[in-house]
Amino acid sequence: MAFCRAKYSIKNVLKYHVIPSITLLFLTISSQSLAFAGNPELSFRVWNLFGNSFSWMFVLALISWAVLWLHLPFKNVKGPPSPSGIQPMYRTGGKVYFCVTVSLLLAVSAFNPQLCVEIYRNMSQILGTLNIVALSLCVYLVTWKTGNNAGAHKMQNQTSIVYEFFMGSELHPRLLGMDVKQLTSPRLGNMMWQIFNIIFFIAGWKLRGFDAGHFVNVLLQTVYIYKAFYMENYFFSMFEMMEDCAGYYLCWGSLVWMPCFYTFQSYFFVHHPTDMSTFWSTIILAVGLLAIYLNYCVNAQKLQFRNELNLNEKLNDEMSIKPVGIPVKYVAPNGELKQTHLLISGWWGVARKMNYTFELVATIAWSLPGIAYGIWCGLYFAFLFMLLVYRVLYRDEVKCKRKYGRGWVKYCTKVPYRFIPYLF
Ligand SMILES: NC(=O)C1=CN([C@@H]2O[C@H](COP(=O)(O)OP(=O)(O)OC[C@H]3O[C@@H](n4cnc5c(N)ncnc54)[C@H](OP(=O)(O)O)[C@@H]3O)[C@@H](O)[C@H]2O)C=CC1
Ligand SMILES: CC(C)CCC[C@@H](C)[C@H]1CC[C@H]2C3=CC=C4C[C@@H](O)CC[C@]4(C)[C@H]3CC[C@]12C
Repeated sequence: MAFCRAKYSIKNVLKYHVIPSITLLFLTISSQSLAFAGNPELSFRVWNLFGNSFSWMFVLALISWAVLWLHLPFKNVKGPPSPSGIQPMYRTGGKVYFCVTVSLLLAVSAFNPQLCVEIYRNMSQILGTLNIVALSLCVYLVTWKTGNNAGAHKMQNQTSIVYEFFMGSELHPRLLGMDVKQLTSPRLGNMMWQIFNIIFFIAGWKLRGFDAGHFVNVLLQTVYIYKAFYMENYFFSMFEMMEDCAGYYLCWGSLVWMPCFYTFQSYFFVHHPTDMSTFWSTIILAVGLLAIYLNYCVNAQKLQFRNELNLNEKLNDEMSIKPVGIPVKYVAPNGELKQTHLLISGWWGVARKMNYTFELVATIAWSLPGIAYGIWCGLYFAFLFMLLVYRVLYRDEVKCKRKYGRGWVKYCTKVPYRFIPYLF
């Protein structure tokens, strides 16, 4: 009786039943609505939800291409151990995959730009197809556990099937020899973000002529996405890869939300030209490139710092390289008490999340060409802002406090601000 009361307390019912169900419905419906919001020439047809032969061929070709690249003989690397101690295997080669795919797309579009227009006009059906593929994958993951997770972390609170569907039930499921999270997120999600942006730009050019504002919007995102492929190893150490299970949030998010929401501005500009002058486009381009570069520098500083620490550990010589960080202790997944450092120099001494600050500035830069159309092109910034603030307050800081304890508190007193010194 007491167990039942705890299980069905208001908080649990909200957390495990109501919120995931509403979010699921809201996001899935929004993903379709965005296609109509961006292109007023489209009209809603129920059968679009099931796709058409064009959309199925296109989506299956994209998936097969990504699968092929995860089977080419690139090096396998072990990801960092997640809190449960598992070290998943990932396939490298992201940089080459990005360059070959983008070059191929540009070559095909140069010969047949009409193809981009066709893809643009079939976006509603393509999203219908992606929704079916993504939802089927999530059903598969929640019902037929892949079982390749010996000892892996499983959902602790299996209180609701909706919650498990939403958050996933296995940490590192594998399918046809691939890590499901690597396939769906960096390989398909990031790549669709990139190629849809280019496709919409070419479609806009073909239909309405060259648009400098649209060009800058796509160019900045291309540089940003390339950076993500260039720093592939960084991705393996992120929350999503280390701590989140493969479910609707991550897999549907990458397979549907990224191609429809992350690309929305480029999609929107096909029908809503920016009319931005070359002068302003150049200024925005310069600011955006600087912000992306600085975001890269912040991430690279941490990566280099951690590499130096690892090297020191391997050489067993504390004095070989002197990192400017404060020492902190934590318990490794195998129970061993370890020591590491938290960086307090460079950007990491200015504020704790300068990488997020520059990411947001870059986002503002590539959204600016759409400013004349009101809120539409600001949606991505608003979403990212909420995602990053939530991430810092409720995920990253909670994780770091749990992991480093008093060491983390000491670090926070030395570097008290998160995004902007003296402000937040
Ligand atoms: N476009 C998008 O949708 C999104 C993009 N991003 C981008 O992805 C990139 C990675 O983001 P994310 O992984 O969230 O965050 P970070 O790269 O900031 O990584 C956070 C982790 O770094 C470690 N850390 C924190 N402070 C220090 C320090 N002072 N010295 C050394 N290590 C430290 C901690 O992990 P530990 O100590 O355990 O290693 C912490 O959990 C960013 O550039 C971000 O802007 C992020 C989210 C969404
Ligand atoms: C269901 C949705 C409302 C939520 C979407 C969930 C995920 C698709 C996204 C959550 C975090 C996102 C990312 C984090 C960090 C990244 C590094 C950056 O360099 C490239 C983008 C990304 C991989 C980004 C991709 C989407 C998420 C995984």
